[in-house]
Amino acid sequence: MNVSIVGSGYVGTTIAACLADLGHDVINVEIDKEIVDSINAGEAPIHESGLEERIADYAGTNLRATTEYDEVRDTDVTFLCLPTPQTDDGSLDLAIMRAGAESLGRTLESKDGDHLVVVKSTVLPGTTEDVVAPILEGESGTSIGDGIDIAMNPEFLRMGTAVTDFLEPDKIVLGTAFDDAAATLRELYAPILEQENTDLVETDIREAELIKYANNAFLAAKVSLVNELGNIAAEYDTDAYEVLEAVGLDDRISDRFMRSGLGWGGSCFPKDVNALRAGAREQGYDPELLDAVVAVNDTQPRRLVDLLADHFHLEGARIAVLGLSFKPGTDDVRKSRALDVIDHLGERGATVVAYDPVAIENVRPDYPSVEYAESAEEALEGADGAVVATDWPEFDELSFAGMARSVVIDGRRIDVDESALEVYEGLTW
Ligand SMILES: NC(=O)C1=CN([C@@H]2O[C@H](COP(=O)(O)OP(=O)(O)OC[C@H]3O[C@@H](n4cnc5c(N)ncnc54)[C@H](O)[C@@H]3O)[C@@H](O)[C@H]2O)C=CC1
Ligand SMILES: O=C(O)[C@H]1O[C@H](OP(=O)(O)OP(=O)(O)OC[C@H]2O[C@@H](n3ccc(=O)[nH]c3=O)[C@H](O)[C@@H]2O)[C@H](O)[C@@H](O)[C@@H]1O
Repeated sequence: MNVSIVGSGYVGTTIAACLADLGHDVINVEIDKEIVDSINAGEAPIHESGLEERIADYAGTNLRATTEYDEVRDTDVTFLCLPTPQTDDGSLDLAIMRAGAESLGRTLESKDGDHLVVVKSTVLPGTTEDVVAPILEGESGTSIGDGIDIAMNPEFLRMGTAVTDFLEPDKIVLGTAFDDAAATLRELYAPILEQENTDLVETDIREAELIKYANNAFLAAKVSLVNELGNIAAEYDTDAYEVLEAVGLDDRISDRFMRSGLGWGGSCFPKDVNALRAGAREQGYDPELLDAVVAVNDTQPRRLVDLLADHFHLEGARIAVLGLSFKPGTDDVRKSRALDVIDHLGERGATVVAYDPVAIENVRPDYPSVEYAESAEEALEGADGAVVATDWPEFDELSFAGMARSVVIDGRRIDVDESALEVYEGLTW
């Protein structure tokens, strides 16, 4: 199938490379020329396991990128993978979606034959039919259902494991209004749907939109609950990890997303929970539980810095921050809890020396006063204290040698030999 993908960020690039891997002819339409050049040169514009080799394999054959929307006309299906950020008040900001839909609609005005537009971005119920569809109709002069069809297909991949999550998902959700669109998408995803562990959910567009928010709200709430239980466990001087491991044996609860600590960050949970809260309020519902989910998450970085401050004055202290990305396996630092930790340390007058295996360059421009080290060992050298902010596997078994005082506060439960340390404390255990 000929597929175009508008927006080539974390999702758009990943699904383009994966759809090429499934044998489709794929073109990425992206306004950032550097990303376009990178894909066409066979190089991944982001750090994501399994992406580099796929882009290298398919670039120039069945995977291409362009800044020109015109090339969409040569395809049958377009996925909109544009950002859906939050506004200052936390609500869903659709400005980029609107602009993308306008450009796409104008392009489709001169297309011969039918075209399917699939909203992949995370959007609140009603957005696809009440915002995107009218723009497409207005700009193209073509009616939905009569030349242009529309569908909503939310994405559940995680960063760091994006390629395998996309190729081996638990479920594929197809929100459609017309049978043809569902059939086209079933055909597109056929090799994935044939897998035993992938369920197909076919539903209406509004339900598909809400499934995505409900999924993320559930997971964020689970981690916040786990963090609240972890905070309580620490007060009782008990180990939350032992407690929650036992709780997770109940298969109604499951052992996944049970890691307590610094809390959830990233480009999606924070903005999606906020958009759902704002959307609910707009609908006249007060989402008290979701408010609490965010409040618990917001307290964890400060609690971690408080633990450090129990051992010495932070004013003038040299603190190593290990890990900057919002989770291991990615260079994405959007809403990373590590940045909140750095902010709290800075407010209390500490000098921060940070290390991350891949994310430093994404932090440096916004944090010029932080010192950056080329290894964890270099960051720890001469430090008065250390904070583990991201659970990169390379931090396991770290010796923490060379510190002025080996005071280590762990926000992520890495594997540490505590016996060699002056102080080792976990945030929630
Ligand atoms: N990052 C993730 O792990 C996941 C993200 N999502 C959702 O997918 C959507 C996209 O997210 P990301 O890929 O993370 O965003 P991103 O910010 O990484 O990438 C978006 C890309 O769109 C490009 N762009 C902006 N305006 C454009 C336009 N008018 N025409 C063409 N390209 C344009 C940007 O230059 C950027 O490269 C969001 O709604 C997000 O919530 C859903 C599941 C997972
Ligand atoms: O909508 C999205 O963009 C994506 O959001 C999350 O994926 P992602 O943000 O990439 O990463 P997660 O693995 O979910 O981690 C999110 C945050 O929760 C934290 N977390 C996760 C699990 C856990 O047990 N404990 C915990 O603190 C992580 O450290 C990280 O900061 C969802 O897991 C994906 O299904 C979804 O597609």
